[in-house]
Amino acid sequence: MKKIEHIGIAVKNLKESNALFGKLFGEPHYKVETVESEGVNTSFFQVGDNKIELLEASKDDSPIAKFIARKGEGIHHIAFDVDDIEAEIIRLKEEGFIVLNDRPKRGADNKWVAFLHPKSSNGVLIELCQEIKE
Ligand SMILES: C[C@@H](C(=O)O)C(=O)SCCNC(=O)CCNC(=O)[C@H](O)C(C)(C)COP(=O)(O)OP(=O)(O)OC[C@H]1O[C@@H](n2cnc3c(N)ncnc32)[C@H](O)[C@@H]1OP(=O)(O)O
Ligand SMILES: [Co+2]
Repeated sequence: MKKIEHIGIAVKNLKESNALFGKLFGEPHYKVETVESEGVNTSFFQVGDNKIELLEASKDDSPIAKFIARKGEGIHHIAFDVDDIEAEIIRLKEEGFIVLNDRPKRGADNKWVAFLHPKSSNGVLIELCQEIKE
């Protein structure tokens, strides 16, 4: 794994949180993107070398709606940049991690993504990201 690609934060209201985090970072979000397959509306902030993703549920059975109902708003996942997501999925499965999607799926901000179940990584939801090159 190369570096943290982004940290995902679950929020109830994207518009309000965009304003709040814009004040925090002193710079507004650079994009908003809906990923319907994941049931999320997202926004992204660039903070120096780092990226923060805010996530709002776009439908009732969204993972974000479930998470907020259980735990409230807060850090939802940590995403890591990888060069070869398919090889990483195989490697991590061999290491005993529970990979939630065997085949990479399309995420936000031009990435292939895959998730590891938090119960196999000490309660932390891990996302793998590889840039889509077309
Ligand atoms: C678009 C994008 C991008 O960056 O490109 C994104 O990030 S999309 C981000 C949104 N998409 C995703 O998160 C996709 C991957 N996530 C999922 O498939 C799901 O959310 C699961 C992680 C499998 C959890 O689903 P669900 O809550 O239905 O499962 P479950 O009822 O079996 O819950 C199992 C346990 O996991 C815990 N749990 C759930 N979500 C968690 C999270 N984010 N971090 C830590 N723990 C979490 C629950 O509290 C529960 O703990 P206890 O058993 O101890 O009570
Ligand atoms: Co993410």
